[in-house]
Amino acid sequence: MTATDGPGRLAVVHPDAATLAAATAARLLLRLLDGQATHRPLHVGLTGGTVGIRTLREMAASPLRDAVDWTGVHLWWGDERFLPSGHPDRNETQAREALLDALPVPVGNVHAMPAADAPGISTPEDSAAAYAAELARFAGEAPGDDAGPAVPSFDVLLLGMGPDGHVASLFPGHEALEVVDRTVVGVHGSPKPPPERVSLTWPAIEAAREVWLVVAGADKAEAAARGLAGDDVTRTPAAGALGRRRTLWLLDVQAASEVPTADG
Ligand SMILES: O=C(O)[C@H](O)[C@@H](O)[C@H](O)[C@H](O)COP(=O)(O)O
Repeated sequence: MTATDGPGRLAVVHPDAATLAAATAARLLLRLLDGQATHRPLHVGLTGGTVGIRTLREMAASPLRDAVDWTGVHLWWGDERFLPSGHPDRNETQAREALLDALPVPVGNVHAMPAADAPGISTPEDSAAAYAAELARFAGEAPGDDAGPAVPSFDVLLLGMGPDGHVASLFPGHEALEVVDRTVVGVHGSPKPPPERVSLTWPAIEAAREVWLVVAGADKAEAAARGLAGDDVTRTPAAGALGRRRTLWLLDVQAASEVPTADG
């Protein structure tokens, strides 16, 4: 495992995707344990995608999971596919199956983005507006929250990254990248199916104390190198994923293969 530094970004490289998921799971569980020693509740943003869900499975399998007081943890999502409740492709469905169903986390602490068949929801914009209101209900709750956007300060926001450098459902060249007057946006025409999604916007992402990007696979190498180098966000959205206190890139060797290492 090697570490490299970018401007305000720390990259930690793991031998393979399995080790990356296991290490990220342990890192997050320990981060929750440490965080609960200083403040409650904690707010964590989850991500979809293969590595994101694999990380949740590793959390479910870890003995550390039972050391966390889940009554003091609120779980959110960085994005969601705009599909009916329970649809197997929803990030929420996959997260519940991978981890949440095994945790004693109170129902009210799990904040899913409203599904396409939820009452009063007809469009991704409806879901985005409802989620923004839910986030606002918890804004300023954690100590140290500044007067930023109406969201809780995520202690950790997990993000996956696509081969095109997208994070959450903010895709290269997409108009959602320009939305800064809202914390959640409806997305249409997503190049990654399904086409309709709901995503946090930059103000919500940037309010996070820590942003962790969890990225594996050779197909991500070019975008990871651009993201870590601080590329133009329109071309490589991952470059804009910065936490207020810490930005961690957690990679496997394949995804890091084009990233300059600390020793050159
Ligand atoms: O809803 C989604 O699809 C995810 O939130 C998305 O942002 C994902 O994290 C990346 O596309 C990486 O996905 P993979 O890890 O499967 O490549």
